[in-house]
Amino acid sequence: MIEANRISKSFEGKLILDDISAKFHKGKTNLIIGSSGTGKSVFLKNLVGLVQPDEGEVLYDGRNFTHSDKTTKADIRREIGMLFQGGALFDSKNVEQNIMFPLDVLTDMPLDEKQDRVNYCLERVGLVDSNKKMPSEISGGMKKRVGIARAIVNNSKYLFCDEPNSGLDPQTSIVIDNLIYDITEELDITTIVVTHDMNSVMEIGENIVFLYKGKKLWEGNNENIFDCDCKELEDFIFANKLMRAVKKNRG
Ligand SMILES: Nc1ncnc2c1ncn2[C@@H]1O[C@H](COP(=O)(O)OP(=O)(O)OP(=O)(O)O)[C@@H](O)[C@H]1O
Repeated sequence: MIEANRISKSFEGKLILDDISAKFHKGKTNLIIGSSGTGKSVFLKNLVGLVQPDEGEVLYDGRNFTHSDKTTKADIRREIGMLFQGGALFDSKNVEQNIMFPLDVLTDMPLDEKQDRVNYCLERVGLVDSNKKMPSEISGGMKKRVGIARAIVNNSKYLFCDEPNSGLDPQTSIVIDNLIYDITEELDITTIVVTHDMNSVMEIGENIVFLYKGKKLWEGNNENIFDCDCKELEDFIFANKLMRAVKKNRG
């Protein structure tokens, strides 16, 4: 489990995160949702230590990440896998080299073991026999799969996904969402997904934290979100015509 306790962060005197506490559960796909510019990415960066909070702390399975020594921080960092928005693959490396990269820099695993691990991950994300392909030769959905494989290759306990559906068509988005969901359950890891995609919310929102202008206004799941009793969240949910039609049908 990852716990954020009373996180606040300002940039240039402007309060971006205002006293946010939240729990993200093991074996679950936890979502951080909200409109553009509301602080989702800054919150994610605070969780993974790319940004230091002004106040508050982040705990990884009870270990204080924010106020720990270098060794503990490095230990926790090794357990974190990240799927970046654009995939962030190295263009000059092939699929296999991209996935192996964390093992090259974080472990002293022998090559044959690394190879086995890469092949296992490739199989898990449905990309068998794509080892030698270059990023320029694969589709956007495949790039996300490679990104997921790279994020889990080092036996990560924590998986962070920043807008995993950006640039994907709705059908591929659902496939990627479900892949993240299945891997989370199967590997029993703590996954946090930042998104403003309502399809993802409905598809994989087991635990949802809603941010609005730097504050946490609601938390729940995809079953009780329609009964949220939060005006700002309702405006977010029903921003598009399709969701308004769903609301109408529900009476
Ligand atoms: N390093 C920084 N320095 C100054 N301001 C920043 C910095 N990083 C983010 N901000 C500001 O913090 C606010 C929240 O940004 P953030 O990227 O977290 O929003 P978001 O909810 O992730 O939006 P989106 O969905 O568009 O990615 C914005 O006003 C942004 O300009």
